Amino acid sequence: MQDQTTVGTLLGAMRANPPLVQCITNFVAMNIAANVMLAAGASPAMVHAEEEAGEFAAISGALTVNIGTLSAGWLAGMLAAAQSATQAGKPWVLDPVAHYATAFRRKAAAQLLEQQPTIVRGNASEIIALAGGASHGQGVDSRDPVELAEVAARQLAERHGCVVAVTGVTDFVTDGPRARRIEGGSSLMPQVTALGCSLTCLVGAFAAAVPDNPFDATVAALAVFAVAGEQAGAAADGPGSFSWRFLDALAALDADTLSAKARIMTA
Ligand SMILES: Nc1ncnc2c1ncn2[C@@H]1O[C@H](COP(=O)(O)OP(=O)(O)OP(=O)(O)O)[C@@H](O)[C@H]1O
Ligand SMILES: Cc1ncsc1CCO
Ligand SMILES: [Mg+2]
Repeated sequence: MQDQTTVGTLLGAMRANPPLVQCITNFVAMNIAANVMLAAGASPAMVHAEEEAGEFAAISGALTVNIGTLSAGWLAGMLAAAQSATQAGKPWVLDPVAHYATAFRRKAAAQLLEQQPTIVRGNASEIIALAGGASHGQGVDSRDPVELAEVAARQLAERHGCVVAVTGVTDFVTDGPRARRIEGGSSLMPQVTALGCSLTCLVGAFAAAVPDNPFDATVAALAVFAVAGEQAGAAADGPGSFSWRFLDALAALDADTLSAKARIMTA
């Protein structure tokens, strides 16, 4: 019950003082991620250029970095922003999209991990591969169950001193010693592109609200998606109506409903 109460409290705290979050995300995700952030009550800014990304990270409450549509210039911006966030003591979140797919992405993910992310959020295939295991991911899509990524997630968290979130049917969050499972969401969520990328941005918003508690921040962001996703999924006819219903559900979700409906288990 402690976790249930906490997620509602954190949603209220995040909305009471909407955090500026610098989201370096991919071309596919930019619009939906910004709308998800606004619906949930955060203040997103999609700022990625090498010339300004580091400077912007220093004035943001948190940074999120997603390598979904990577190029050399973007990577330079990501590294500058990550370095700046770490130096300024701001939390930052890494989303290693399809990092196993090419040598360019593998190297980029390794360089970004060296910059000490506060939180890593990925699907099961991404987390398994990031810990050095054999994943079955296909491009940006996971082909592994979350349960198979739980050991990898704990290893990554211990190795890099960060929180790791694995998403899928039932989400898993760990900082090494502690872990939680979060149930909910909808089978329509993987049929709408970039919802994972949008979730990474929302994790950044909660981390900005409670920078000294990235574990609870991550659980709260995932619980928001789980409850809003379940509500939208119950009424949707397919991926199209799920998309707008999900934004409406995020905006309508209040702290008490989140606390009442979140299903969080100690793992
Ligand atoms: N089958 C499912 N049932 C319920 N919820 C799901 C399911 N699959 C994914 N989700 C939810 O969808 C959200 C995005 O997670 P997902 O693992 O699909 O991210 P992702 O693969 O990184 O997505 P993308 O790369 O398209 O942004 C999370 O809130 C997760 O809990
Ligand atoms: C479809 C797609 N391609 C690169 S990033 C992205 C969004 C989901 O990760
Ligand atoms: Mg993804």
